Amino acid sequence: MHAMLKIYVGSQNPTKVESVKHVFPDMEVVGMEVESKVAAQPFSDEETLEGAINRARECASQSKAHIGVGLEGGVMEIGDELYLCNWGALVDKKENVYTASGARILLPDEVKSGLEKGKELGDVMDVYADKHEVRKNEGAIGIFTNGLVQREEMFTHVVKLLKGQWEYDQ
Ligand SMILES: O=P(O)(O)OP(=O)(O)OP(=O)(O)OC[C@H]1O[C@@H](n2cnc3c(O)ncnc32)[C@H](O)[C@@H]1O
Ligand SMILES: [Mg+2]
Repeated sequence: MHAMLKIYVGSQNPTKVESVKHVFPDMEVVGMEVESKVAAQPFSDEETLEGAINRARECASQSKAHIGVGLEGGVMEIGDELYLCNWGALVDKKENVYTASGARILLPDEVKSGLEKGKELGDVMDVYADKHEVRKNEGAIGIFTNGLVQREEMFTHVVKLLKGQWEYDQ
């Protein structure tokens, strides 16, 4: 039965699409560009979660989609420190919404001040690490964990949390 299910992922970022493929190996997984309807750089858990849910809802509303998954990266403040945060949402055909968050790590002051000037984390990371398209590869989390936890692996964990909660309800 699951083999017939199709999953739309609300992004073309390979770290997001591949993580969903990894967790749902028997399903057809399609990445599509959708609106997060939040800032390109979300600045709180609430805003990041909202972006993930908006992406998932838009995907689930596609006529042939059986499941929509939204994954959103952002930052959130604890005191005057800034943490990388990530949220995911899964919306099924019955419009049930499942949510889960990913690992958090502290971002250095240099990155924090770049974001406070209105830059996106992805762009700040490319300059900081002197690399191209960090956001589509190891991610900020990969850079700051010395490659031990990469962005796709982090999203894979989030998608497992989503899938498990959804399966529990079936
Ligand atoms: O195409 P989409 O799906 O939008 O993928 P994205 O890489 O822009 O990812 P998000 O919109 O979810 O992330 C919001 C911002 O935070 C950045 N970001 C989040 N997590 C990151 C990470 O681990 N490494 C690099 N950039 C990250 C990202 O580049 C954006 O500027
Ligand atoms: Mg984005």
